[in-house]
Amino acid sequence: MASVFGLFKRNYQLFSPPTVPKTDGALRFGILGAANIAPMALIIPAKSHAEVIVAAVAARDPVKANAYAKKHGIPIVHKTYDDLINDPSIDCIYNPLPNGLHYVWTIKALKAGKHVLLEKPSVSNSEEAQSLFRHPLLSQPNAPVLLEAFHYTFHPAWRLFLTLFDSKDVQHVEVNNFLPFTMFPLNDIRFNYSLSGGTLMDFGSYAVSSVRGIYDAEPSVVTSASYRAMPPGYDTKIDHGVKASYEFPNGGTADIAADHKTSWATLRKALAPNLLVTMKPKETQIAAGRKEVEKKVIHFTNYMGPQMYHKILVTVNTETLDAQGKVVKIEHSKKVEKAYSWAEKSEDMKGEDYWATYRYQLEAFVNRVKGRKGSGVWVDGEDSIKQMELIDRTYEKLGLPARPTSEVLQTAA
Ligand SMILES: NC(=O)C1=CN([C@@H]2O[C@H](COP(=O)(O)OP(=O)(O)OC[C@H]3O[C@@H](n4cnc5c(N)ncnc54)[C@H](OP(=O)(O)O)[C@@H]3O)[C@@H](O)[C@H]2O)C=CC1
Ligand SMILES: O=C1OC[C@@H](O)[C@H](O)[C@H]1O
Repeated sequence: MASVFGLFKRNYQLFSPPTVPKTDGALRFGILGAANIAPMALIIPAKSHAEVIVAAVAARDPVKANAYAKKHGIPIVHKTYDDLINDPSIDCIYNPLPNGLHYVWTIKALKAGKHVLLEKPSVSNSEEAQSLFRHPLLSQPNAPVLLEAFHYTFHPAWRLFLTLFDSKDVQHVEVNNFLPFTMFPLNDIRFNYSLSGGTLMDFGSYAVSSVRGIYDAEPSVVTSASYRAMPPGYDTKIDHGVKASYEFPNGGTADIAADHKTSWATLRKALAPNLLVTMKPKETQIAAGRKEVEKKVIHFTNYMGPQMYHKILVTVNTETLDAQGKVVKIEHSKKVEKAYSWAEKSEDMKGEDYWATYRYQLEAFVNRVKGRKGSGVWVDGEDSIKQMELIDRTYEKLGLPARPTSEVLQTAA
């Protein structure tokens, strides 16, 4: 009963968190575009953060910009993205533009001296990623902070999950990121090649990021990849559904799948993006030539949105074999792990059960800007480059072109 109450309370507070007064020196954020994701990823999380003020928004259509600002209580509306970026009262830019516009507007914001919280996937391809994350602006003294917003990785549930196994002993990973219904129309930015769309760039980017995180390594081989194209008449360079398999340097493998059009047959899987980690069998010699073989499997339900609900199920089967290799005993154990906030809270490790992945991410971003240690969780620029390199390699295996490089970078080259 208590856990049902906790579920409702947490999910209510996720969307209506307690609002706190802002401190002197709070960071003033500006949003590029009246984006659908911004309320979830920034505007709501900012309500419970004393050091974040959502101060401005810019949208291409002033009517839309004003309506958005009014709805979300944003005091300043700029006519253009450039005006927002050059507003001296703004400290940080949140960039939730379509993927294909991430590079150009992030570079502009960094040049204007703003810190940037950049939606995932960071940019269109590895060429842009190298140019952005290795930009000289980022290695200067007092360089602005730049973060690719892989929000799930900041949540305590993901950090707990990573402590449950040793990366080098992982044998196989399976990640399924499905949507139960066709939520996005076929003309959505997600399915537009010139805006660097594609399911691998969308849901698939979480799958790619999570397997890289689990192995703490880059795949040696993209073993196979396949995709379901868009219906006739739509962009032929877009993967509406995608599957890929990888092999990692420790010999382990991974299968990822992401789809924007899920059939009823996969609805059960679709209800919560699922992740399964199988560990290599672990042999331990015990007395009189006998040995124990431990087989461990970890199943993480809803790793992308753990704030709503999640379950990390650790199953261990231990077989005892005699000297002839005959199984003489089998033991099973099951343990469910969950973490909505840090096990031990402190000044550095702040969090509440209702904090979303985005709220933990915002905490880390502000800590970084303020030069504080915080939880230590971060997505490093080199990591973001490797992420885009693997996305490019996967598109190559799919027989599709990498997402297009911005003209501004092509011209500079
Ligand atoms: N972290 C997360 O959980 C999620 C992240 N995302 C990421 O956020 C980004 C935006 O996604 P989402 O909010 O769903 O997108 P939207 O469809 O809401 O588009 C975002 C904004 O892009 C602007 N835009 C600029 N140029 C164009 C153009 N040529 N065509 C269409 N829109 C344009 C629009 O701004 P204007 O208002 O000025 O017209 C729009 O408000 C993507 O990178 C996506 O991957 C998306 C969903 C979830
Ligand atoms: O980042 C994302 O997460 C949620 C999905 O609905 C969305 O397509 C994707 O961009």
